[in-house]
Amino acid sequence: MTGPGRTRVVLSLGANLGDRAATLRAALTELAGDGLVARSTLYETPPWGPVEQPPYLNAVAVVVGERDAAGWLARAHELEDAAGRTRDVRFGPRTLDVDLVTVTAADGTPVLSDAPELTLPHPRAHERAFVLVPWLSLDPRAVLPGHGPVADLLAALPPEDVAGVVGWDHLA
Ligand SMILES: Nc1ncnc2c1ncn2[C@@H]1O[C@H](COP(=O)(O)OP(=O)(O)OP(=O)(O)O)[C@@H](O)[C@H]1O
Ligand SMILES: Nc1nc2c(c(=O)[nH]1)N=C(CO)CN2
Repeated sequence: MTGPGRTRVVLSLGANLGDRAATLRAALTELAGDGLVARSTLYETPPWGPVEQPPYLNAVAVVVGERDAAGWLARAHELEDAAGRTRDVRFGPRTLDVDLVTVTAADGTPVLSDAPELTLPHPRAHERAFVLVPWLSLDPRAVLPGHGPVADLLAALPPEDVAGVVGWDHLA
């Protein structure tokens, strides 16, 4: 049997409970061991969605390694568990959220999935400034499969959504 080969995953990381920056930095340090090839700086972002909750810190990471999409999801859940994540309110506050934005197979094609346990590309990434701004910052030519260039997706979002995503590291 051959494995999946070297696949590439774009991860969105978010935290809005506890020491948000420490949690994100610990997760990014962990990902260095998985083949981290690029990461954004940290951004402070207003909470997206229906739940009233504190602001998030968000980041995007790109990792290349020998896992299939399910393997990357399992790794994301491990990182969430290590941060003491409990699973309760949908879209609600959390110590760490790690979402798979898109996975590229070893042959360069995007992995597509409609399964509820792993939908790829992530079904809400294209409308989330907290994903698109950090992603564009580390890859100006980034493309979200099925939706197009990240730069174009950002240009189509309400300007106030984009302006709400503020570089955070220099404030730390
Ligand atoms: N692309 C994906 N990345 C991460 N999880 C996914 C993805 N597609 C489906 N899921 C599933 O969604 C489940 C719920 O994830 P989670 O609790 O993080 O949702 P949420 O963060 O509230 O919403 P969102 O996914 O919109 O950020 C996960 O257990 C996972 O199986
Ligand atoms: N700004 C921001 N808002 C969110 C985030 C997130 O990571 N950043 N994650 C959520 C979980 O579903 C819900 N809302």
